[in-house]
Amino acid sequence: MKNQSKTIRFGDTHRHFPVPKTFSVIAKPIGPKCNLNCTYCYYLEKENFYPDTTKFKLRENALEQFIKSYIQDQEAGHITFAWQGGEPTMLGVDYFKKALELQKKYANGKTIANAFQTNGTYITDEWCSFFKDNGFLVGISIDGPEKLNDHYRRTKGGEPTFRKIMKGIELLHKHQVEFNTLSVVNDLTSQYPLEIYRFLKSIGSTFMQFIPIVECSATQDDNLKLVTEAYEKKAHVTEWSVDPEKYGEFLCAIFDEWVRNDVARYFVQIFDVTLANWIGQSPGLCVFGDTCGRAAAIEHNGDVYSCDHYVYENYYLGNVMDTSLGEMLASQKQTDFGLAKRNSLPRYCLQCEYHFACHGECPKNRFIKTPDGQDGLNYLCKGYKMFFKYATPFMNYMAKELEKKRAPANVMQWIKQKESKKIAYNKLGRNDPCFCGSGLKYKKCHGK
Ligand SMILES: C[S@@+](CC[C@H](N)C(=O)[O-])C[C@H]1O[C@@H](n2cnc3c(N)ncnc32)[C@H](O)[C@@H]1O
Ligand code: SF4
Ligand code: SF4
Ligand code: SF4
Repeated sequence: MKNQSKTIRFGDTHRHFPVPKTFSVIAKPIGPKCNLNCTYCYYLEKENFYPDTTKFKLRENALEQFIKSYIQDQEAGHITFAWQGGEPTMLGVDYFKKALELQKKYANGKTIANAFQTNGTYITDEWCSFFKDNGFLVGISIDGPEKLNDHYRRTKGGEPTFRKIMKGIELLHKHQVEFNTLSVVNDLTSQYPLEIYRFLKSIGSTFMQFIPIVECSATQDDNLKLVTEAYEKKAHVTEWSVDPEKYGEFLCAIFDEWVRNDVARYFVQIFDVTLANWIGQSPGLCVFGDTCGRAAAIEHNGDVYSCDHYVYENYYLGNVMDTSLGEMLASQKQTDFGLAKRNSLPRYCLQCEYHFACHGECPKNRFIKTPDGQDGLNYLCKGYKMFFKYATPFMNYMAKELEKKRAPANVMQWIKQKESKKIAYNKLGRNDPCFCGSGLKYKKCHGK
């Protein structure tokens, strides 16, 4: 596909929006089907969209069309497939062997990688050999130690899942399969940041993603319980969603431990992404980017939607059997969806000192009012402000190190030096400026 450019109309301004050279489409070849019933899951109820479907599976001809279009429509020489669900292991290994054959058939000199997101409960030796042989990067969902994980992550029959997941992780280790972890931050887990962080390190996760749970539930009977902001007036935030300030405290606590001890040894996605924004690079994560629209989702029947979190009628882009992915991703509808992230920001965000790092986060979470009464502020705003403020001196330092082509991990040594000065301050009882460089007196800042 050529790097075309279209003039599009958005409000009363004309903008050039290039047809994306690269994009991602999360593949849900089993749709919302899953062996678990995690209380907070936003995907399970999508089954209600397909009342007549008994078998959820992207058929071979649609799978082939998806793979072909996904490879051919992108200019990039390296293509990553992201398999998700529902629970993709329920399709069996042979399904993914077929997918690999099709990837080879259409690769045409491009390199192909595969990421596979699973709840980990169905992992077997056979799966591990398959992952290892084909270089899959496996993402395991686990919310923390047993009690914290099992609170919401349960089977359809209400059984706990922790032990099954840990068996899966043991097998991954046995076969030396690379894996990362995805842990949600909800009303319960938000209270235990360090227990969770240390636990994840202990099970061998070197790359961690923490995803805040923010879901609204309709207050009246509806086909769907979880709703977008379009229904917000009828909806309330679910009890399992994370409190914004608790989310901020959660991030600060883990950041504090990480920045002192673990930089470059453990990767925490939100810290990496924040640093990228701090040095003006693309964050590589949509929620902290300027616009959306580069990450669509394909369902088990070939239907494509604007985003994994917007699988609603209004965000339907087409079916892969009729329209190419490139066309759908470059469509006016998707372009408008992408730009709306930037164009719908309230003044409060545009004037915010952390706008460059936050960009108002995900539009699905923008359903509260700003202090001056404007709609569209992100529900998590207070938490993000807390985190960005806390991280600022350390991000500034790491950004400077990068600018000088030195390792950001030097921040750990810098903190040690500052801390020893801090001890000296305490001993002398002096009212010095704070070691963190905030410009405040130590007693008013970190010395509180
Ligand atoms: C929908 S699941 C699908 C793949 C697989 N079944 C699994 O659990 O990893 C993908 C990820 O989304 C997370 N998730 C579920 N509900 C969520 C929600 N309401 N908000 C944010 N993430 C959520 C899950 O915990 C999981 O890590
Ligand atoms: S395992 Fe994944 S898809 Fe299944 S209910 Fe839990 S979060 Fe949802
Ligand atoms: S709506 Fe949210 S999840 Fe979807 S692309 Fe935009 S920022 Fe990402
Ligand atoms: S921190 Fe709050 S005000 Fe600032 S950009 Fe993010 S959501 Fe907007």
